[in-house]
This record gives sequence, C-alpha cells and structure tokens, in this order.
Amino acid sequence: MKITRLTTYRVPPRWMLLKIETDEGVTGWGEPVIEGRARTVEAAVHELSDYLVGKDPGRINDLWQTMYRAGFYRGGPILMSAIAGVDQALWDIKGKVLGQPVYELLGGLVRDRMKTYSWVGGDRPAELIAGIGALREAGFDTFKMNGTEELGIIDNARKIDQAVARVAEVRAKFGSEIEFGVDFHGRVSAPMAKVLLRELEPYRPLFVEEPVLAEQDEYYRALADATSIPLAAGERMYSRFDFKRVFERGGLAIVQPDLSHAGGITECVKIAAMAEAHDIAFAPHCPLGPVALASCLQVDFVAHNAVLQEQSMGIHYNQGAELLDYVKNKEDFLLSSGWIRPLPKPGLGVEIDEERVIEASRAATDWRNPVWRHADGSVAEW
Ligand SMILES: O=C(O)[C@H](O)[C@@H](O)[C@@H](O)[C@H](O)CO
Ligand SMILES: [Mg+2]
Repeated sequence: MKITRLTTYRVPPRWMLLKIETDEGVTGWGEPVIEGRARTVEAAVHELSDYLVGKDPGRINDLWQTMYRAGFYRGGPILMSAIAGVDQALWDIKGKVLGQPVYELLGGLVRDRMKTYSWVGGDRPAELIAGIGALREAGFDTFKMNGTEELGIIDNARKIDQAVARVAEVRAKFGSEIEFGVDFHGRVSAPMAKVLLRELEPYRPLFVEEPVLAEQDEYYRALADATSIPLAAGERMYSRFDFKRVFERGGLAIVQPDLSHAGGITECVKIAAMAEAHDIAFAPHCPLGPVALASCLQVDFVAHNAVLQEQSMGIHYNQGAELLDYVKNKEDFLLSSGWIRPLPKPGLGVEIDEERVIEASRAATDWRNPVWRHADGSVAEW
C-alpha cells in the first residue's frame, strides 16, 4: 500500500482536518492544527508530504522519525502539530486495514470508560453557576474554568479577590458534589501564581492548569512545594523532549499534552508512559474537534495513568460549528454523565462526513484569539 495524496480542510470553528489517501482506497483522517495558526500548519503538512507520498502508510514509526528528524529543525507548535495530524491519519489507516480500533493495536483496553470534563464560563470567567448548573442537568460533575482575566506581573489584591470569589461561589453553591480545574491559562506570573494558589487552597480545586507559562516551567517545582493544589500543564509542550525537562525538575501532578500539538498518538503514548514512571497523571488537552478527541481517547484507553479527558462540547470557542458536526457516527461519542466508552470502530473510530467538511471548508474563517491589553496599553496574556 502507498500514500497517494494529502488533502487539508480548514473548517469552522477553528479546526483543520487532514485526509490521507492510499492507492488501495483506504483513507485516514487527522486533525493537524494550532488554534489561530491553521494556515501555517497547513503549509507544514504539505511540506511534510515530500516524505510521505509514495511511502507505505503502515510504517508509522519510520515516517514519524523521518518527519521529526529529516528536516534538521524540529519541535515547536507548528511542526509538531503537522506531524500530529499526519500521525493520527496513519494510525487511522492502519486500524482500518487491520479492522481494529487503534487501542487494540496498542495492547488493548486498560479501562472500560473514560471520565471527561467540560468548560464553563468562557474567556472572561462569568456565569459559572449557571453554566455548571446546566451541565449538571446533563450529568456532568467535572468542569474547568479560567481563573482570571488580564493579570499584571504584579497585580492588586482586588484582582486576586475577584478570582478567588468566583471559585468560592462555585464551591459554596455545589459543595463537593462537583470537581473543577482552574485554568490560569498562562495569564499569571510566577509571583502572582504563588499568591493565587495560596488563596485558592481552601476551595480545593481538582487542579490548577498552566499555573505559569510553559516557558517558565522552572517554577513548577517551587509552586508545587508551596501549595497542596495539584498543578497541571502540557498544552504548550510539543514532544517528549519538552516534557523530559519538566519530569526531571518535577512540580507537575498532571500532564496535558494535546494529541494535535504534541506529535500525535505515537508521541503521546510515549509521553504518557514517561509520566507514569514519575507517578504523574495523564489528562490530554483537547479544546478541538472530533479527530483530535478520538485520538485522545485511543491513548486514554491504553494509558494506565489517564485520569481525565477534556472535550469541547459547548466550549466558548466553538462558534459556527460544534464538536460532532462533521461526524457521521455521533452515537459512538455518547457521553453518559461525563463518561465515554471506547470508540469501537476500526482506526481512530471516527467516521468523518467529508461532504459536510468540504462544504464547511468553503466558509472557513481565519480564527484568531483576541489580543488582550492591560490598562496601561501593554499586551496582556490571553
Ligand atoms: O485548556 C484549554 O482548553 C486551553 O487552555 C485552551 O483554552 C487554549 O488551548 C485555546 O484553545 C487556545 O486557542
Ligand atoms: Mg488550558
């Protein structure tokens, strides 16, 4: 079997889907994308096709190593997202050829169902009580919210009090019948993270995510030593080589690689195993589309230390399309009280409605995250 063509579709809300075709009629789907840089990743995918067209799609490990190493420069969000989407599609093809879901090819199920969580509150955390209340109706009990709005490197007590009050209100309303992560979203500096973590401790968030920016990962250890709240990060780390330094220095209780940013299934299975060796939990980041989520789930069901799966149903970014809009087998993504079962179909287990994708790609906009600014006019972390 040989790879014959790579086709990319940028689609609302901000995703990109990749179809890899072969000379035997088997096709695989991937979701290579960096939110806000879809066209850049698209160019990277088509540059990588030089290594792929004419090759055997079954040699996933060799194709992965070639894509990663043969171009001399490596790593980072663009290249690793391009590799991720190709990798997902290659696993999809392999599973379809062998008539097995990817998790079977990776050694079989390690669990029977996977716990997911939902976003509430939007970019500027608000309406948290209403948002949680609505999802509680649907049986969810685990959520994530942004912790702050713009926050200065050193900021005032009022901003801290506002952030704490939102979390306190949630805990007061729902007690311990729910759990929630608080995403600092890289908006918080190391000194302010130390202050905010201490103030949030009484409300026992399940975790605090991106307590500082990934480029400040040397602070994870000190922050972890100063708080009992489990720290989580990973969406802006792109390979084993980024994670290894974090594992060596310590501080993270949960790693959250994104299956569409960190090299795909081949790489994230390895990251999960490295994390397990350090007694660190695995909770893939996934504010994206159905192929990304299916890829996460294929790894969740073989990784012993997988604990939570992010999924984007109802996320504030999904304007213009929802998680399963491009999927034919919606029933396979059935969330029952926040739990999801293994996807039973061959490959990634997701059946893409290509006609819908092609139609939607005609109206694809170039999504960008907002540019936030502080009161003094300087750029603020979004
Ligand atoms: O935890 C999450 O989902 C992420 O922080 C998410 O908000 C960002 O990755 C966003 O998708 C970037 O455009
Ligand atoms: Mg996050």
